[in-house]
Amino acid sequence: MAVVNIVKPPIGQSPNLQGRAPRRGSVVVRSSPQGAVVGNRTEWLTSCAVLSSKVAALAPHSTNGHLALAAAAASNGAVLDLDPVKTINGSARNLPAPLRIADLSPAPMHGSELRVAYQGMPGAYSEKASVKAYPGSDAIPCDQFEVAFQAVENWIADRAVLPVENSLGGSIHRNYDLLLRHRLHIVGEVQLPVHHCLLALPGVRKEDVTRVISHPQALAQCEHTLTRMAGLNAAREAFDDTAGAAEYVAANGLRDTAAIASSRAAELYGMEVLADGIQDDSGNVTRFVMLAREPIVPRMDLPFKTSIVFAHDKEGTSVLFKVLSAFAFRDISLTKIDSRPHRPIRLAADDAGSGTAPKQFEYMFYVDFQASLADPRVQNALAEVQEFTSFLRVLGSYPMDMTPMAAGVASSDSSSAYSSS
Ligand SMILES: O=C(O)C(=O)C[C@]1(C(=O)O)C=C[C@@H](O)C=C1
Repeated sequence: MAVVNIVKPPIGQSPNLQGRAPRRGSVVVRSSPQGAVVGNRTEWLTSCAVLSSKVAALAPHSTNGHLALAAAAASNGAVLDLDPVKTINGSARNLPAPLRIADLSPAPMHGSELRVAYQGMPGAYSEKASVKAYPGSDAIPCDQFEVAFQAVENWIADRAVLPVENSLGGSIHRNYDLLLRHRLHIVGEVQLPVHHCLLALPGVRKEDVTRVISHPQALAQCEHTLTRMAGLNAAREAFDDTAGAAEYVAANGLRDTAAIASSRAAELYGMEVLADGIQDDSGNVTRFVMLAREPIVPRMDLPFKTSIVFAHDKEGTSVLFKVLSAFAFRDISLTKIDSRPHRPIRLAADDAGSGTAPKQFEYMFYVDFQASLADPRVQNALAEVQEFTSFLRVLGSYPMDMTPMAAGVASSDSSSAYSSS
């Protein structure tokens, strides 16, 4: 039986895998203790040169990015790998490296294409969602969710496309927390059928695999299938993103490790598909939201969704019931409700004076409903909600993704029959 060993990497650091080399093509820019690129004006300009050249290098057919990187390196001693062309199993891959926190200083942007930040590496599902949301855009990989938020805030990207929930794994709470901490607006949603494959280096068999690595959501979505898979007896470990896991196995020539990722990741990183369609349910869908610096104008002539977050102080009674009634009485359908602890409140010590006063959590409630902010029913409902709550924020009002899921749902059968080689 497989031993489940999910190790969540500390935020901003590499996952718990030993001997992981820095990614080729990565730029290490001198930074302040806070991680921001600072110093005198020359340093700042140099940092901007590094960033703008890095963004230039992100463009699929960029020709001058490497020269600019070399110039930047010469001027401030930044540690650079001047050979950003990856060679995996003999084939050259020129793939953009994910943005990191240190890359996030403002830089002049060129070109007219929409730049869309996503978390992960090329081949990640988030990249596919970005392309679905904004066909023809420039997808910018970021190494963390927070970097994608900051890329938009700092005008390095125009939009971010980030996962918020999955039909098997549930809410992606990290992004809900970030939505609250940042000031971006939800301007759209996109639902993506997620079809996972088990990938390994060519020639590796399931029996050789002692470890399966992937994004925690992907591991969760394949949990039962992996446990049941004949010939596989492997521990599981969390990685930053699915495609990054595939790249890690390939770049380090690991013959005892498999990755859960997309078939596109297999192609990009020279991996073979050991088993196809290994998600626990064929209707596995992840919902992504599109984020922008400005909200869009809500409309009434299209099916719209609105997302809000609210909190209430502990004095009120039946607050949740009252809030939900504000929508129910106006025939507004809710599509989602979720709660997140906001911060623990220490209550007064009890009469016995034990000194160990219990903590009670304060919650943030996230609600999505099927109506536009332009709808008078919604405005009345929100006015009422405001009376019962101590905090209310509209995260966005945006067109619903109406694309039929059936068209994109994974082709292999749900629970039992993944196809395996
Ligand atoms: O790792 C990736 O490929 C991602 O795009 C992230 C992510 C997620 O965060 O849920 C996106 C879709 C799938 O649900 C699995 C992983």
